[in-house]
Amino acid sequence: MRIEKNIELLTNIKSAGIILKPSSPELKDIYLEIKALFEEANINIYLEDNSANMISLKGYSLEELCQKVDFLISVGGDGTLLSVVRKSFKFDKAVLGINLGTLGFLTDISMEQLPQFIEDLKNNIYKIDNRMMVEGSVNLNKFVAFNDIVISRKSISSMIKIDGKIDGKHFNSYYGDGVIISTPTGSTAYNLSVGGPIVYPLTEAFIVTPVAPHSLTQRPLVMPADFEIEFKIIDNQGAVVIVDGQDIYEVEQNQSIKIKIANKKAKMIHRIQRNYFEVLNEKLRWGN
Ligand SMILES: NC(=O)c1ccc[n+]([C@@H]2O[C@H](COP(=O)([O-])OP(=O)(O)OC[C@H]3O[C@@H](n4cnc5c(N)ncnc54)[C@H](O)[C@@H]3O)[C@@H](O)[C@H]2O)c1
Ligand SMILES: Nc1ncnc2c1ncn2[C@@H]1O[C@H](COP(=O)(O)OP(=O)(O)OP(=O)(O)O)[C@@H](O)[C@H]1O
Repeated sequence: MRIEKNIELLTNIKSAGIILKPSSPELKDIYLEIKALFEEANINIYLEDNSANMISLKGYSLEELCQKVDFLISVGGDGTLLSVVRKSFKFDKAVLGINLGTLGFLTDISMEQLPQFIEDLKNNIYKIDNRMMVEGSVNLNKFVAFNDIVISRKSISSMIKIDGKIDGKHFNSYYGDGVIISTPTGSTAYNLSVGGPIVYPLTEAFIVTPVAPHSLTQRPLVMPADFEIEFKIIDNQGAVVIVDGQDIYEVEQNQSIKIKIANKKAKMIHRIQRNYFEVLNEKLRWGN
């Protein structure tokens, strides 16, 4: 039998912090329902301040929330979860995703499953995955990504040229719309849409996938997570760097984006029954 690594669970859970999908004031009733369900199980719920403002309640900054609670709950879709994981990463909190989104590939629990999940949580019947994150830097900006870092052309009318180096040595030049550097978690996102491989999320590797390459020979690459990768923008129009589809940085000609594995993992709380291949089948029609 395969032994699951990364099975350290939370101890003595007393509280959780909730972050709601932005621009969704209609989530107030669902928030109150979630809060009541957790509080019936003696788990206090606190709300993050942007979410609280949205539904006219009192909240705490993400930093205060992370100091106060045992774990975080993202209520929304994959985008909300990506943002919660990225912004809370430095505080080392495990994150549970309650899915109110359209696809909800990363978010595990539905509202129907929540009462049973809370009972299981109280009885230590759940799991925590430790997922690889990547760390990047552009000029003086440093960032982390849970899904991917995309280096893209600025103008849709022209191609971009990007040179790639591993540990300082040139390994490839990309001509086309850009390149995606994905984590295994992100392998089922943009990477999948442009023909990259699906990589089991507990793997440690970078997936480097060209977007619309103007070449017959370009292929996605899977590389060891201890490599340091650098991408230099050769094009005189510069480029944009997009982190998890949400944060954008501009890069000029001859500037580089440096990427390496982050020095710790993101912790995702899941139902004990969660099976990656069942999620692939259910959400992305894997094997159908
Ligand atoms: N053409 C594309 O497929 C394309 C283009 C741009 C960005 N993206 C992806 O969107 C991600 C951001 O997601 P979002 O929800 O904030 O934006 P979004 O609302 O634009 O959604 C993109 C879609 O990808 C899904 N998704 C996100 N992460 C996933 C993952 N790890 N595995 C499977 N599906 C996933 C989302 O549920 C949604 O259906 C980026 O990290 C990037 O990978 C995809
Ligand atoms: N904190 C955030 N900062 C910036 N954008 C965000 C943030 N949270 C969510 N978004 C964006 O808001 C949009 C909708 O959010 P979300 O992805 O959670 O819901 P959805 O699209 O209904 O669900 P799914 O992604 O599962 O299909 C997404 O494009 C997401 O990237």
